[in-house]
Amino acid sequence: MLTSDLQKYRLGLFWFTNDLRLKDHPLLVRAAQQCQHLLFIFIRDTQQTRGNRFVSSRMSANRSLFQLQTLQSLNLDLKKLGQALFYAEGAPTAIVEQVINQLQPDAIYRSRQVASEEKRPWQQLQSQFPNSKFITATVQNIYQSDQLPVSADALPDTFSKFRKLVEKTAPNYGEVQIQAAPTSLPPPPKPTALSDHLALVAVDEWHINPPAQPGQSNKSAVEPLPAKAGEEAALNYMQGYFKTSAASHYKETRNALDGEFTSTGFSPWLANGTLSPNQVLAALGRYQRLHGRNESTYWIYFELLWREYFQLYALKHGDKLFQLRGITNKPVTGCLYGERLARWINGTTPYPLVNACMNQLRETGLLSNRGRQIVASCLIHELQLDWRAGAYYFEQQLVDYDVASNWGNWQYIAGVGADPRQGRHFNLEKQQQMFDPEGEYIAKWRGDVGDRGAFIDSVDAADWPTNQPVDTSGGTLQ
Ligand SMILES: Cc1cc2nc3c(=O)[nH]c(=O)nc-3n(C[C@H](O)[C@H](O)[C@H](O)COP(=O)(O)OP(=O)(O)OC[C@H]3O[C@@H](n4cnc5c(N)ncnc54)[C@H](O)[C@@H]3O)c2cc1C
Repeated sequence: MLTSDLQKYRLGLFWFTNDLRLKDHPLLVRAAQQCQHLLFIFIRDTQQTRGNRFVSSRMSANRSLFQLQTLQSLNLDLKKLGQALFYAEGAPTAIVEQVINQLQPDAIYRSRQVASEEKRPWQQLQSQFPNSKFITATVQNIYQSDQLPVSADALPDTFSKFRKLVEKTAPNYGEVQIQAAPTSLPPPPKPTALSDHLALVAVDEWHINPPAQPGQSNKSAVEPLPAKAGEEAALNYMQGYFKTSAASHYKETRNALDGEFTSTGFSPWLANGTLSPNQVLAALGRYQRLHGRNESTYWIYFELLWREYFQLYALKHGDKLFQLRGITNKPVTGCLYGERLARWINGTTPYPLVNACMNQLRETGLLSNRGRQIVASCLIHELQLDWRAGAYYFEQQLVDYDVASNWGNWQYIAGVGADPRQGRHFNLEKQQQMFDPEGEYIAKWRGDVGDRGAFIDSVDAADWPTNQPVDTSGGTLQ
């Protein structure tokens, strides 16, 4: 940083999104150095949480509560540095516009967003306020764009091609550098500047109970949530993981449906940015230096590279991420048959393994990767529903919801995304034999619903009651 860059702005507006941490946050460090005062805000976009024709709401009580608890934790961390976090609900463009008009910040900071819905308000504000400085940086990826062999626009259409290119040229993942948290922050603007006319509420004023999701009560959230919120909790969990030998066996255990440390469990924090992928890689590098590198330790990087791929994929494909034909423009069918969707959601399909997974998802806000693949395949192939209904339901439920990973993976399984085999159809019976041979998982999550799950549909197309049990043997993939 040039000395002329130091404190060159009277006031900066720092807009947190899915980067809710202080450590390893280069954009935050930059804002702290460039501004004499900083205002920290977080906006919940109510357009994005409201329901649509696929789901009644795009954010469950579990996901909402995890986000709000994370904001409380971030506020406490900011307070230790003499700062505070402000919160608003509504349309981000309108809220930020109001703040800019009233407080006239010289610079607005926000980490780079990959999906079209998140990018739009930033672009609108830039054109509305051409004289303001809009400063952004990539803080949620492993690599900066200049470290990658290809730009997002030229991203290969399959993950394998991308991985091979990256592994040839990108810096060694075991030697990533992470940035310390700032030791001090510029103070907030004077409280009088934050007049009542602004839609901002100090997170401090929530006291114990964060606001409920509009039209919903946080009371319906399961407590304790599957992950403890906040940066300190994330780092403690990650250190706990690497204290065990789990990383050395990751590749053999990662497909399990359940169980502590079978996979890393980092996703809730990676998704809201309390943890950065590079913090994980730095910890993985330390682990490898102490205990040796093997295929399993490498595979943690491999999976994080999938995440990286989907972030770039979202950047490249924009609105196509959410379209029925995906990025392939391949004609696909898929209906919105309410009864089938309700059975899938409520775990009352003819497939006990699917039911168990859906119960776990609904009740905890999390599901293993294998479970996600199984239920997605069932929705698309056995139930023949529009894959976007499943993707929106996952968006609603998942505590680790990440727009790029979720929609990219759904497209992959639906055959309209980055899959060279053009879709995945899992054989449900074989999956059960392989991953739950004793039926323990199905019993734990009450997947066997007996007669209630005997039929896919209660009536046929002419509204006659059906009496034929479905073929439960599933499709082709093991
Ligand atoms: C239909 C479907 C929807 C999904 N939706 C999401 C989502 O909304 N948010 C999300 O974080 N992941 C999503 N995934 C990917 C994956 O299932 C989760 O990242 C993983 O289960 C999280 O558990 P973990 O942290 O223990 O993962 P681990 O197996 O320990 O992997 C380590 C990290 O690598 C990344 N990762 C692993 N697998 C994938 C993958 N297939 N795609 C992208 N990143 C991956 C995650 O950040 C994960 O935390 C989805 C997968 C499918 C099949």
